[in-house]
Amino acid sequence: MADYKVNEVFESIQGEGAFTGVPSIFVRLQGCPVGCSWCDTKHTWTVDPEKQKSVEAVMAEQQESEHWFLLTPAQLISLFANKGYKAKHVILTGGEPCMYDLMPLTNALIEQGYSVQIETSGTFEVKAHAETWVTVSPKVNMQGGYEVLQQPLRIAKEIKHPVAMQKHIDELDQLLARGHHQSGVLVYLQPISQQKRATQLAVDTCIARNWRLSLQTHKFIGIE
Ligand SMILES: C[S@@+](CC[C@H](N)C(=O)[O-])C[C@H]1O[C@@H](n2cnc3c(N)ncnc32)[C@H](O)[C@@H]1O
Ligand SMILES: Nc1nc2[nH]cc(C(=O)O)c2c(=O)[nH]1
Ligand code: SF4
Ligand SMILES: [Mg+2]
Repeated sequence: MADYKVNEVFESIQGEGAFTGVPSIFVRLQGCPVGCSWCDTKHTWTVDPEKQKSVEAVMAEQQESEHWFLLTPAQLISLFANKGYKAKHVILTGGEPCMYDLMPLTNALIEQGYSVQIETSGTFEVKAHAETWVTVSPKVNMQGGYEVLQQPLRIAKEIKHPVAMQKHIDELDQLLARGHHQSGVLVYLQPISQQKRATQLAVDTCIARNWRLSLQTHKFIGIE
């Protein structure tokens, strides 16, 4: 049975993109090689064997850490029950969740009646149940040479582009010009780190292009 390296599991409200406001169970997987300088989850980048702990020990932690635990889909679903989670929407994020084969996990969750969303950079092939809502947050021209692949763009329901500068808009234009996305894909701009200038740029561009604005609303109200 497949198992997954999990950094944290928590219940909160989706703060970003098309599902903003939806009560959700977040499953944050450990590991990401992409290296965005402004990443808000750098503690998930490395998978250090010495940082493996028990599920109980990690779930008891109150702060972000590089600790992780191993779980199978069945164990994860029983963890949701043990925790008494009520949300029926599960968000697989990270780290980069698509470094993992998410087929067994998304199959198990959908079979249990959950809707499932993946937050991905688009730099790995997405292996997931066909009903999964895929949100691609493109990471263009990354230093390590990571590029957005055709396959994630082709199945994405939502493109949520982090922006701070005009060059980020230009990169999104180039990506959309490739035409690998679905015609009805929702396009969101998400200001990087709530910076004032980034937010103004995102607002102005959304109005000019008829794109949507995604604010990381959880950060404004201080929830996870
Ligand atoms: C932490 S990433 C994890 C999932 C995946 N690696 C990805 O990049 O989509 C989750 C979301 O947060 C966004 N994000 C990360 N750091 C951010 C920041 N400082 N400001 C705005 N958005 C950020 C990413 O672009 C992505 O949409
Ligand atoms: N509330 C809340 N919404 C989120 N949407 C995407 C998140 C992520 O880190 O992937 C995230 C997160 O960390 N918290
Ligand atoms: S791809 Fe996602 S998790 Fe990885 S560094 Fe970039 S924002 Fe962070
Ligand atoms: Mg986050």
